[in-house]
Amino acid sequence: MDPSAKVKVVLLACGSFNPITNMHLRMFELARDHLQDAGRCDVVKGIISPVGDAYQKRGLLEAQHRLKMARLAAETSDWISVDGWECVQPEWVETSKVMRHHHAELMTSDLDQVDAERSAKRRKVEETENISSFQSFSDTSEGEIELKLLCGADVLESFAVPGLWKEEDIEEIVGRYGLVCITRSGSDAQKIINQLDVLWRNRKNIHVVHEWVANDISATHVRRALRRRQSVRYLLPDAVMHYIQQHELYSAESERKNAGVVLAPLQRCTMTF
Ligand SMILES: Nc1ncnc2c1ncn2[C@@H]1O[C@H](COP(=O)(O)OP(=O)(O)OP(=O)(O)O)[C@@H](O)[C@H]1O
Ligand SMILES: NC(=O)c1ccc[n+]([C@@H]2O[C@H](COP(=O)(O)O)[C@@H](O)[C@H]2O)c1
Repeated sequence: MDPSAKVKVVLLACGSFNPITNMHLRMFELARDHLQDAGRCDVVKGIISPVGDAYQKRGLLEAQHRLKMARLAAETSDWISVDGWECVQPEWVETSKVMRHHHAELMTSDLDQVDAERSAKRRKVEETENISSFQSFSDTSEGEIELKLLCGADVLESFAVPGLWKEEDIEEIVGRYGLVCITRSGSDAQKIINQLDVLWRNRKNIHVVHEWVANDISATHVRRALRRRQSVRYLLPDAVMHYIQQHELYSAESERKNAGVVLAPLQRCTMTF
């Protein structure tokens, strides 16, 4: 292989996406800029993977709606797509296993296929926006492909919550694959990397990306505003907002869903001891 070849990176974001917001999409853009800035890699694809219903988080809307909203949101991007594998699994799947699944998929699907998908998406967006700037992966030199988990600093902090993540899973995520973490108000990414040995050992595989625009958009805030019939315009893509209105999603009742139920990872942890 050409030693100057760039590594091709695929970013995977796992979460509830309940609902997807503009900040979720922005995370991908921030991560791509950061990784490409050093010039050693080419971020070729972003994947959004909504968690399945069996995660049992309070207020978690049915996967079919979250998936649909994520797909509507991703239509505005030529490189981010949505994958429904995780959310159709009958049981909750550990994030390390979700990564294993996508890694295996990437290893078997050749890069030309990833390229063809991106080209098709790019053309669709260009048709809508009436622009032309198409460049294929094949225009860049050949390189290996890496999968990295993309998350906000709150997820990094959650690694320290007793019983929520197994140490070997964190080791696999950061050691084998790698992590890109976007700073988020209220969470201190560097502090947690310093505190957890498993993160400190693998710190070279953790990219902390600073979001300089103070941004508190969260799905919780969006759901609260919707319950109060306040505007959520510009917090999420218009198509997602219209879908929510059309299906009358997010009410006081939907927020009570799974109330009192122990989150799946914590249940699993109790079972293994
Ligand atoms: N404002 C934000 N800044 C940085 N990361 C974010 C932000 N909002 C969401 N994320 C990240 O997006 C991923 C998916 O998040 P998730 O669907 O849980 O959204 P959320 O807004 O945190 O949800 P909720 O408010 O329901 O807990 C997570 O890695 C989360 O850290
Ligand atoms: N042990 C684990 O693998 C583990 C534990 C907790 C959350 N998660 C994942 O992190 C994401 C968190 O999403 P929320 O921030 O919406 O709760 C979900 O995709 C969930 O599956 C994984």
